[in-house]
Amino acid sequence: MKFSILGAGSWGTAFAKLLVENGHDVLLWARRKEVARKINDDHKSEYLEGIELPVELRATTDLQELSRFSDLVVIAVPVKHVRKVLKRLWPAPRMVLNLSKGIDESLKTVSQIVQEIWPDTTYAVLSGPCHAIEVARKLPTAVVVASRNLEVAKTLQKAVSNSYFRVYLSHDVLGVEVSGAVKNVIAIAAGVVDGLGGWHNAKASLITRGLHEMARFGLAFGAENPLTFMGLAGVGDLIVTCNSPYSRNRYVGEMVAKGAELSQVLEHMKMVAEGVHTVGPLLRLARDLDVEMPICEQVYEILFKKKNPASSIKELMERPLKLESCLTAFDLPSSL
Ligand SMILES: NC(=O)c1ccc[n+]([C@@H]2O[C@H](COP(=O)([O-])OP(=O)(O)OC[C@H]3O[C@@H](n4cnc5c(N)ncnc54)[C@H](O)[C@@H]3O)[C@@H](O)[C@H]2O)c1
Ligand SMILES: O=P(O)(O)OC[C@H](O)CO
Repeated sequence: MKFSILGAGSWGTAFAKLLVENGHDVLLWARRKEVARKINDDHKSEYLEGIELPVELRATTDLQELSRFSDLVVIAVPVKHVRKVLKRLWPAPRMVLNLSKGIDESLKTVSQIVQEIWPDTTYAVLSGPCHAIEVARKLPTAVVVASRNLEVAKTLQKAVSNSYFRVYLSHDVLGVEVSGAVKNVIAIAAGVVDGLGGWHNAKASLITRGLHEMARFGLAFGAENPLTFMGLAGVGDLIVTCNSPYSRNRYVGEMVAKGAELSQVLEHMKMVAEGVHTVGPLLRLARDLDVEMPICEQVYEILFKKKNPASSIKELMERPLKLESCLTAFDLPSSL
C-alpha cells in the first residue's frame, strides 16, 4: 500500500519507519526543510535519537507532492494544527488514518474535524500505549485501530501489524479518540504528583479516578462502548503515559509541580504535550454536557491559573464522600 504521512515529528517518523519495514511505500511531510533533508540524506531524525531510518523512506516539504503520492493520508501533527494543515491538502483523500490525540479549540476530535472538511473520506484512528521511541526500537507494542467501516479497519490492521506491533480492531471511534485526549490531561496530573514527591498511593488513585472521568465524559460525548475505556486506548495508554519517563505530558506536570513556569517548560520541549492544549476545550465540552471532571479542572487551574499543586491535591481529597462506581450503567440505586 501507499501512505502519505502528515507530520515528521517523533510519532509520524516512527510510524513511517514501521510502514516501510512492513513493505509499504511511504512519503513523509515535514514542515521544516532541515528535517526532510536529514531523513532523505542522513536517514536520521532529530526526534528519534539513535535510530537509523530505512533508506527507502522519503520526506518532502511539499504538501501537493504528498497529496499526489497517495489517497491514504496519515495524520501525525498536533491536533491544534490539524484543521489548518488539512485545509491546505487537495484533493480530499479517499481514506484518513489518524494518529494524533486531542481536542482542538473548535471543541472537536480529529474524526469530527475530518468529517467537517472532507465529509466523504473514510476515517480510522490508531491509538493505545505507543511511545514513538519504543516503536522505533521495535519493542513489543499493542494498539487499537477504530473505524465505523470495519472492512477498512481490518485492511489497516493487516497492513500495520508485524512481529513487534500488534493491532486490535474497534468500531468505537469516539471512545478511542476521547481516551487518547483525556489520558494526556490525566498524565499531567500524574506528573504533578511525581513532582510533589512521587507519592505512589496518590498516583494510583489519580490514574483510577482519571479513568472514571475519561469514561464518564466519553459516554456523554457519544462513545459506543464503556469497555473501550478498559482497553488499550483507555487504561492501557493511561498506564504508560502516567508512568513512563518518555511522556511529555507527565513531564510538564512534574516540572510545573517543582515550580517551573509553564511557558518555559513548553519552550524547552522540542515536542508537543497535547494535554496542555486539550484541557481547556475538554472542560468547555464537559460543562456543556454536565459532566464532572474534578481532576482535569485542577490540571487547568495549576497550568493556567498558577494554582498551588499541593492545594489542588488537598481539594480533591476533601471533595464530598461518595460511591466509587460512577458509570451510570453500573451505579447502585441512589438510596444506597
Ligand atoms: N510521540 C509519541 O510517542 C506519540 C505516540 C502516539 C501518539 N502521539 C500523538 O501524535 C501527535 C504528534 O505527536 P509527535 O510526538 O509526533 O509530535 P512532535 O512534537 O514530535 O512533532 C509534531 C510534528 O508536527 C509538526 N508541527 C508543529 N507545529 C506545526 C504547525 N503549526 N503546522 C504543521 N505542523 C506542525 C512538527 O514540525 C512535527 O513534525 C500528537 O497528537 C501526539 O499526542 C505521539
Ligand atoms: O509523550 P506523551 O505524553 O505525548 O504520550 C505519547 C503517547 O501518546 C503514548 O502512547
